[in-house]
Amino acid sequence: MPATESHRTVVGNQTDGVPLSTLLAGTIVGVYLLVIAGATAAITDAAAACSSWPACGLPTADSPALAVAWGHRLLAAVVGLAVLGTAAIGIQRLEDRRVRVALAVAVVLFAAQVGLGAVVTVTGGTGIAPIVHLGAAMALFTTLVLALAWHLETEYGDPTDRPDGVPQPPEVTESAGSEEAGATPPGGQTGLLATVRAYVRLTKPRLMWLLCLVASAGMALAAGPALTVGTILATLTGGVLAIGASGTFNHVLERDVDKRMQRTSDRPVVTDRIPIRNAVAFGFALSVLSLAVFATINLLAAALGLAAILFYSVVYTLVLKPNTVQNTVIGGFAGALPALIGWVAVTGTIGVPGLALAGIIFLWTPAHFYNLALAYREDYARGGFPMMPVVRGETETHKHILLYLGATLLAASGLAALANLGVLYGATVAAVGAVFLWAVIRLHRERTTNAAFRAFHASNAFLGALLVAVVIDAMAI
Ligand code: HEM
Ligand SMILES: CC(C)=CCC/C(C)=C/CC/C(C)=C/COP(=O)(O)OP(=O)(O)O
Repeated sequence: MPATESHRTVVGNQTDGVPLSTLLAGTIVGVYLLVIAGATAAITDAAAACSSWPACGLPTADSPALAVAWGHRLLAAVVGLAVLGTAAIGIQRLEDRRVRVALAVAVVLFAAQVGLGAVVTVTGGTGIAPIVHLGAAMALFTTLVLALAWHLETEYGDPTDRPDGVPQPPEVTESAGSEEAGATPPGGQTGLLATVRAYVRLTKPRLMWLLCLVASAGMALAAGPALTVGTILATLTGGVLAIGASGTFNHVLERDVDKRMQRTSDRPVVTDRIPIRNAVAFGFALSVLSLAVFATINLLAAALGLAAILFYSVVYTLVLKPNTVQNTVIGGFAGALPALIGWVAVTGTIGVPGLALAGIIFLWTPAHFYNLALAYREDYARGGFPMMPVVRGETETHKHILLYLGATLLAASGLAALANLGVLYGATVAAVGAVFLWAVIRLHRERTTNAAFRAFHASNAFLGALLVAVVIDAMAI
């Protein structure tokens, strides 16, 4: 099982019992809510409905835009106090210059936002002011996330944990010793059922629910309530077959390294439960079926399906994964393609909201996988893979997880504005984003395998909830 439980005894920078990282995290969530509220205000033309500053007419039942405008302003007042308070405490108590500068920049940005907000209001939400206002809000969010990342690094990081160089794969002698490795399959199963299970395992079924949700969100964004059951069924069937095909090729191409890693040493091709030739044939059969199903939708969907299979099987598995620490980041393109496939299945062309959804998946991927890479750090080192924690260490990986989470949240707020998504989407992303952020902060503090698994599950729950909210918001509201 997973890597050893590394745990350092650390004392966080306490502010009368509340660690500064907790204060910063709360402020970040507040600023994020403000970004989302700002995007909602822009969509609902709130500035036109409430065109005086700092107050305007009270909201009524027939003017939801006024309610949005008021909500945005009241939230801005509360969050402004939080930014000022956190910055004052941080600048006073912290020694890390990077964090102090970031907090000072945050205060300046917030002050600028008050003025920009006034300009947006009196110009009725027209011209360039709303774009600058939203951009500055995103800059404020980014500055605070950077402050948190640097603070956590200084407070809880281990400066000695910086392995150098890419691990050298050891000689392949024997399997890593999983109890399940060997000719006898798990639980001693034999016969048809065990063989069927082994083929199902080749298809990496555990990934499918989330990738299907990604494609569903792409379709829902494109079609709204007009989405048909036929398109959904064809797209998801083609998608499941494509994931199965690329998963199968991945098992075949990695059989030698899988043998060295404990987590993977009982895979069906490694244990000879499935002969390589059969696995290859299975992979090609799934590929052909998948492309045939995609082709019934449109040719661009089929081309993207082929690109996804080739990218995951060849580019990621053979080229990126064994050779570069950026394997996960660039590999994120494969996972992002189902978003585009969903969009293209409905429209036949590539469109901006589909690309924005793909961007969310791309940025989310490192925040998702680096947690597992931490939990299986020693296993990946045994396999000779230059995964982020193996090459750059635990502390650097923690920082990257937080920064990619911040970037994912920004992209998610961008999607709200681009695709006119509503309150359900915004509230969901803010709530599950806060849970994911909390799991990542606990990972920094606890530095244990359990904490890495917790953050991994939080990443999946975050994306799952975001995608369900996209589907409901786009189709039903
Ligand atoms: C470079 C990209 C990615 C890498 C390296 C990666 C890696 C992994 C690994 C190693 C596992 C464990 C698999 C297992 O034990 O069976 C996993 C699980 C999973 N991944 Fe990813 N992943 C990536 C992208 C994605 C994407 C794009 C999605 C979906 C949008 C996704 C969704 C999932 C899900 C749902 C699980 C299963 C979680 C569970 O079993 O609880 N992954 N991932
Ligand atoms: C439509 C289509 C084909 C989409 C493909 C997208 C896709 C499957 C993306 C996820 C990539 C992934 C799960 C990698 C798993 O890591 P790994 O292979 O490094 O994991 P391992 O260590 O378990 O082998």
